[in-house]
Amino acid sequence: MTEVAIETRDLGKQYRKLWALKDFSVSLPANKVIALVGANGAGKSTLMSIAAGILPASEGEIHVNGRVVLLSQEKPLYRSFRVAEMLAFGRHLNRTWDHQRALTWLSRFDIPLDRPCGKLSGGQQTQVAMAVALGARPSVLLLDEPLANLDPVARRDVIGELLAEVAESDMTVVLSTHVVAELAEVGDHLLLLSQGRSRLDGDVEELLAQHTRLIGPRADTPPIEGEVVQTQHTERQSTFVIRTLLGADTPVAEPWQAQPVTLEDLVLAYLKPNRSLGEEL
Ligand SMILES: Nc1ncnc2c1ncn2[C@@H]1O[C@H](COP(=O)(O)OP(=O)(O)OP(=O)(O)O)[C@@H](O)[C@H]1O
Repeated sequence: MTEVAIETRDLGKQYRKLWALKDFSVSLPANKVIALVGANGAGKSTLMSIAAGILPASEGEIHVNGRVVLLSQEKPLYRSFRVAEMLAFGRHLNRTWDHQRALTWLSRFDIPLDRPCGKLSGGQQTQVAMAVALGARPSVLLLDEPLANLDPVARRDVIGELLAEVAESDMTVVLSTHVVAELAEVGDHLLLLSQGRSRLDGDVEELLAQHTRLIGPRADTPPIEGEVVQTQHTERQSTFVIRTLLGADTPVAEPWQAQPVTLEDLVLAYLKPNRSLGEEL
């Protein structure tokens, strides 16, 4: 059986009248990279903050297996500390500190150890914060969009190195991201939030196998049964993204065609269920 990194049951978080999370029950597998996606305000940061223990839930339960470290866009660095001092501080705070792991991360990205953190670029500060987070040897590393200020090449490198860290250790990474185009490289597991609820949750390969795009003559409903995730019409043609057991292997009658979907298609279909043709996403 797959080990579980984070389990929630009927989790809810209320800010005054607004439920930022509601009836939220998921079981996220350990030793995977979990991509957490959702529109602005969907509840991603709220979920991570509760998982990290810095925000109390209003109702329900959450269980995180092992030590958890949360890294958000606000880097927990002291501007006057040199990078080496920042690592020493991390070592001081963590009994299980892995100094070599932190140093290796910094050397991979050529971060000067003697430079004060405040004099580093935003991207370099991200790397220091990552090194401190990894040095703490988390079982679950929660990354709440900390990569946003990295250039595309650095992002790709960081994600590649993180995947290697996950492969070499038993760490689980939960990465929230708005960069849908990069998802295919990131996740083993996808969790898509919509208005505080879990809308889609599963192994990426399995989810892709369960969805298909159907293209055919203009119609109000698709030619086969399944959950309609996205509908798109032109004057003469209709396109549906649907969820069925057989996905793109589902037989469809001519002139309809069934096509597989990419992970990017899939996420956009859930984020934007009714899409007009030519509309910017
Ligand atoms: N401290 C707070 N007080 C009141 N409402 C809050 C607070 N923090 C978040 N919210 C609200 O809770 C909802 C979920 O917010 P959250 O930050 O978890 O979303 P998110 O998915 O991380 O969004 P984004 O992608 O924009 O970072 C939003 O409607 C937000 O306005």
